[in-house]
Amino acid sequence: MDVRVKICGLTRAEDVAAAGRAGAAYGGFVFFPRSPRAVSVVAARALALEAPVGLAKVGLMVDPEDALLDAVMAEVPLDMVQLHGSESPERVAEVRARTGLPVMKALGIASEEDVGRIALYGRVADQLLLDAKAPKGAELPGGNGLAFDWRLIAGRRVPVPWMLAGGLTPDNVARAVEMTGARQVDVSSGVEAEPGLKDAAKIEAFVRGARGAEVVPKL
Ligand SMILES: O=C(O)c1ccccc1N[C@@H]1O[C@H](COP(=O)(O)O)[C@@H](O)[C@H]1O
Repeated sequence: MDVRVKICGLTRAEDVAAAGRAGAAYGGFVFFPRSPRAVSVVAARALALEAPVGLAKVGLMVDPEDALLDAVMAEVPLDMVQLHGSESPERVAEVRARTGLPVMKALGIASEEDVGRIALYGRVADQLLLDAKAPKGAELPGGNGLAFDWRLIAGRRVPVPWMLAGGLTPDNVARAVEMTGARQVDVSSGVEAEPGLKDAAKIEAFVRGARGAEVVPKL
């Protein structure tokens, strides 16, 4: 099954190349200074310009102010914006209008109540990213290597294209896809040698694992 993979938190040209070589559909650049995967606008521009054709470039931001959006948009040739903070539906619509790009809104999932927000954000976002909710007091709102209970979303209708994220690894991605029916998956820490540095062999194994899964929800 052709599950599309996003490799997030690319910081080096060799990691961008590895993502492309493995057949990833998306590569993510993190514009969030507290992250070990953060890149400057200048660095992201260089990485994006070297990205292979076919690797869609996603800019991840957390509750960005307009100044950051404008600075990134002026320099980095992106294909999509990922919002990974507590942006309201109205803000998602504003970012979409301001950047002229499709917006993927990340939703932290830990309960039925969180699942209920899928319909709300599905009205304004082009895509949704269903991720584990960060623990209280966590330094980062994502990229923590934590999975959520996939049964919460198994078989649910999501009104726009969506990705599964949170604690995915080469070892569990096939099971995650089979349980949730996800047709797109996103990974960061699960394919790293150390925070901020990807491992080409893990990226390759991850893409292979995702593609080897059968997308039929089993629950
Ligand atoms: O990766 C980060 O550093 C990051 C920082 C701030 C917000 C989101 C971040 N990453 C996103 O979180 C998901 C899950 O990460 P992981 O695979 O569990 O490590 C990742 O796919 C990124 O989109």
